[in-house]
Amino acid sequence: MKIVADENMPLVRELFSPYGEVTTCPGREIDSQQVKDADVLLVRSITRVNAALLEGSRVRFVGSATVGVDHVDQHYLEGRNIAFANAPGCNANAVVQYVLSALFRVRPDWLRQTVGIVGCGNVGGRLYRTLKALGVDCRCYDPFLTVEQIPDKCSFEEVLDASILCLHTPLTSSGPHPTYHLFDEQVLRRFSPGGLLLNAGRGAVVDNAALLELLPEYAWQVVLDVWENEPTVSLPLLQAVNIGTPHIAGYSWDGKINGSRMVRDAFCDWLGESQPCSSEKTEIIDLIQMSSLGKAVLAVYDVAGDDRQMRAELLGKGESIGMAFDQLRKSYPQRLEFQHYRVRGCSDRTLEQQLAALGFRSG
Ligand SMILES: NC(=O)c1ccc[n+]([C@@H]2O[C@H](COP(=O)([O-])OP(=O)(O)OC[C@H]3O[C@@H](n4cnc5c(N)ncnc54)[C@H](O)[C@@H]3O)[C@@H](O)[C@H]2O)c1
Ligand SMILES: O=C(O)[C@H](O)[C@H](O)COP(=O)(O)O
Repeated sequence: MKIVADENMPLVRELFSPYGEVTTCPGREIDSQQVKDADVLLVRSITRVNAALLEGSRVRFVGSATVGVDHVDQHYLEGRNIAFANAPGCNANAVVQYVLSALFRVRPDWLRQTVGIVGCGNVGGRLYRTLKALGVDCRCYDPFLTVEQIPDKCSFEEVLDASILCLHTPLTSSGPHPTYHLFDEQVLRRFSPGGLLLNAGRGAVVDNAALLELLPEYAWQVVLDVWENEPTVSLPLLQAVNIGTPHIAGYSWDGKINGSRMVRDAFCDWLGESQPCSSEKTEIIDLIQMSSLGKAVLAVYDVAGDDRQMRAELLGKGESIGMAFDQLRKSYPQRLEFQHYRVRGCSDRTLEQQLAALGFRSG
């Protein structure tokens, strides 16, 4: 069996070589020539999977080690009887931890403010439950969920009243509630001046040109992990935001590995074989002298480092912005999630409980 895979899918050789011959290449270079005699195609979000790529190939299974599926024409795959699997929820912890780091970095007193969450699935729902455990006032907009699923469900108008807005929707352009430019000029104008807007869903959920134009007037704080027209992001917008990162919110090591494993497991199901179990030991790192929640979060993951690196690599790059953006993602360092950290010697009971709510170990 011939398996063609994006080289940025960690452990792909280890996980898939028991089933066939694995060839890897950069995701943006996967073309119809490379896949024409492949049986299996494994991608991440930067490879467009559609008729142009697959027509005439013998591909029977497509796996995407991602949550988002806006790069995949699932309708085409169904029509050609090509099996498809993605990795729902694989990186939800990573994105929640990114959001916490960004909030502590940009607005240290955020725990006392109202956080609006738009899109309450794996990421938004986990963020909601984490914030509730910390006692934060939340309101949630997700037209596809019930109040039983999300007790703080509210209308779109109400979510726009929050002082902090976190966007975690997929990118959709059809259906009853499409998200493409959901935050267009009119909607952005309804968001409180001075509010904090964070987008870690998909870039085009926010009209980036309108955001850039309105920013001086509304003095929002802005955190963007995702951008319109990635990898060619707007440099004026990067300069205007408080935190800008190259679509790495979900790039914890755990999140990326989960993505690869979930696709391997779905592939085994499709083959009718049992899923191999993994017996990996969790690496534990000790943290000491953590006097506050913000200190512990930023000690483990400080989003400001990713922001600095993005500015250093992209600003002044001219035509090679896209290459620099892709390179930052490709060479992203290993980032371990909070569950790998044990906080020692914490004498404050409330802080200890809050740390536990975020997934830190105690001991
Ligand atoms: N920045 C990153 O690294 C990163 C990582 C993971 C996911 N993502 C993106 O974030 C999105 C959400 O991830 P997830 O794991 O929570 O996905 P999910 O499918 O579990 O949840 C998405 C939620 O959005 C809701 N939704 C859909 N349309 C909506 C609308 N118009 N308004 C409000 N809510 C709406 C859905 O009902 C669902 O509950 C993904 O689709 C992906 O595009 C980005
Ligand atoms: O959809 C997802 O899972 C995330 O956006 C993910 O982090 C995308 O990463 P990529 O596939 O672009 O490497």
